[in-house]
Amino acid sequence: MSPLLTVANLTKQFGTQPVLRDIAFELEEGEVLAVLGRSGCGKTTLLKILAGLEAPDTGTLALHGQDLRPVPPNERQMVYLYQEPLLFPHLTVFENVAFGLRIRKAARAEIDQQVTELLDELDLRGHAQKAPHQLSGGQRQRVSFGRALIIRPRVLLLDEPFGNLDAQTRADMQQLFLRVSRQHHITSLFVTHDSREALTVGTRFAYLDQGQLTSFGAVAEFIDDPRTSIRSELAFWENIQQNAASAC
Ligand SMILES: Nc1ncnc2c1ncn2[C@@H]1O[C@H](COP(=O)(O)OP(=O)(O)OP(=O)(O)O)[C@@H](O)[C@H]1O
Repeated sequence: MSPLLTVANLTKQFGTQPVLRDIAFELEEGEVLAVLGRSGCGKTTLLKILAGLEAPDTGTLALHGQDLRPVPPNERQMVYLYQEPLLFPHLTVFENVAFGLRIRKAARAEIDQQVTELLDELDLRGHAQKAPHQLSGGQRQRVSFGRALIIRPRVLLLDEPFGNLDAQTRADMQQLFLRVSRQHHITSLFVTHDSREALTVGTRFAYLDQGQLTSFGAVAEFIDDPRTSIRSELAFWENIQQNAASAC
């Protein structure tokens, strides 16, 4: 059977500026491809092309072998999540999560059951009747996850989803993402500039630099590649630890 998502020879240029150069990768069901990339590397453009919000200049993308290029964004079964959660301000948390089922005309009992279960999984049960403005940033991002997951997307596209959160909330959200991803067997492309986040959430790893994507066969290769700077970060922390120990 063909992989869930296949991307080949993808290029994109804005004016004379090449933004994506010959991107190719495959994603199997249940995998989380963590893509590490610095600001301006082309990550948002890549995710927008996958979501159908931008057209590539060349290349192919397929979901289980089906060409995605003619498929409009709302029929791609992919959900694009970014830093700022997009919620309906006038709807409660419950109704924000229920929205995708309501427009699909699901039965009321089914909506109640599925939304309640999902709110529990996302630790949002006590917030069901609140409006988005009554929530913290981390809680809003959890509601945003709920809105995405309720429609059982084939692929989640995550663009620095925890970038606006403080370090502790960010770490909590990474753990929640891991738990929910495994439970629902979610396939994701998770783009981040934070190598620790990439290592935490990824089952596979890639590096995007100036529009060129390098995929790694094993986590050790990702860590050892000088372009990811992970080894030098580790050395920095080891140094700090040694200095602290010798000062004692
Ligand atoms: N619609 C557009 N028109 C012209 N240039 C664009 C357009 N969208 C993006 N670019 C350019 O393409 C390059 C990559 O942009 P992109 O938004 O994909 O980067 P990014 O990796 O997501 O960066 P950041 O993390 O800062 O958001 C940038 O140099 C940007 O200026």
